[in-house]
Amino acid sequence: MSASAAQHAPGLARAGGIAARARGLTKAYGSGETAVLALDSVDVDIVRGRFTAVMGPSGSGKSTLMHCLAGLDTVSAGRVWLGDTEITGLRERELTRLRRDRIGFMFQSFNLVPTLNALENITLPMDIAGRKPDGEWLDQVIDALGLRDRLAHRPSQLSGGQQQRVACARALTSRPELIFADEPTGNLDSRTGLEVLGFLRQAVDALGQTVVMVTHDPGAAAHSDLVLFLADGRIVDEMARPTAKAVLERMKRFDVIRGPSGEGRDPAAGGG
Ligand SMILES: Nc1ncnc2c1ncn2[C@@H]1O[C@H](COP(=O)(O)OP(=O)(O)OP(=O)(O)O)[C@@H](O)[C@H]1O
Repeated sequence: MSASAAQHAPGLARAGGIAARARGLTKAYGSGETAVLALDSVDVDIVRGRFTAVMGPSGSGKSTLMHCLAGLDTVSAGRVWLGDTEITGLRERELTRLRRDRIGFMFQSFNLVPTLNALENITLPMDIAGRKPDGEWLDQVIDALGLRDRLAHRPSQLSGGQQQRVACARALTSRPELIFADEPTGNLDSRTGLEVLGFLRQAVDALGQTVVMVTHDPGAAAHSDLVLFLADGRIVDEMARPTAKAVLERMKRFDVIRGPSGEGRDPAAGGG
């Protein structure tokens, strides 16, 4: 049975405080002998107004978990809720609307439209939805992200960090219930990455947003409130108030388990 963030931290899982929830979430790719169990009966509660990081070795199921929680991918078994809405079983059209109206996305590759300027990119999801952004909020987001003097620029006229800030603003503009960020700093130098992490942190602390971020970087995870560790499609551990050092130490234990011999021997562990 997989570990559950809710079980580990029952105090966090108070009614109304959960932005997304999964129970028995299982995802298999392929079938027969070539089948891959990307997620193996995962139970997880994503607490509202918190910054949650998802870490784990390559192939442990981080992106799959994010995609299933965000309704970007179907599940093989189990149930997923966004707030009180069960998304497993929704039709594609309903899912599309739910993603558009209630979820914000940030990707490693920014995913900006090259022919639109920064402001047009920021408001695009709401334009598509036929909704008008709250002007005051939009101003607040633009200023918080330092994009005021870049609004008329196209993505090609912006640095990588500025592009990711535009993607961050785009994710924030509709005040989504949940922002999913998949390696948002993966394409940025460390200083710019730090800046983007600071903005995500600020979105949670000052603006009350809920953020789930997949990352390989212990330094990035250290900006979160809670790190969930995945291994082989299961949540195997979690860490509240993480530091980069503690996360790195925890990640090293995966390397030991997955060492070349695959026997899980840790020379530093003595008899333990
Ligand atoms: N479309 C797919 N078809 C087949 N197998 C897939 C597919 N997507 C993911 N997988 C497999 O599912 C497992 C989990 O993949 P996932 O991308 O979720 O891992 P990850 O932890 O995000 O990895 P990484 O850190 O390398 O991005 C892996 O074994 C992967 O090969």
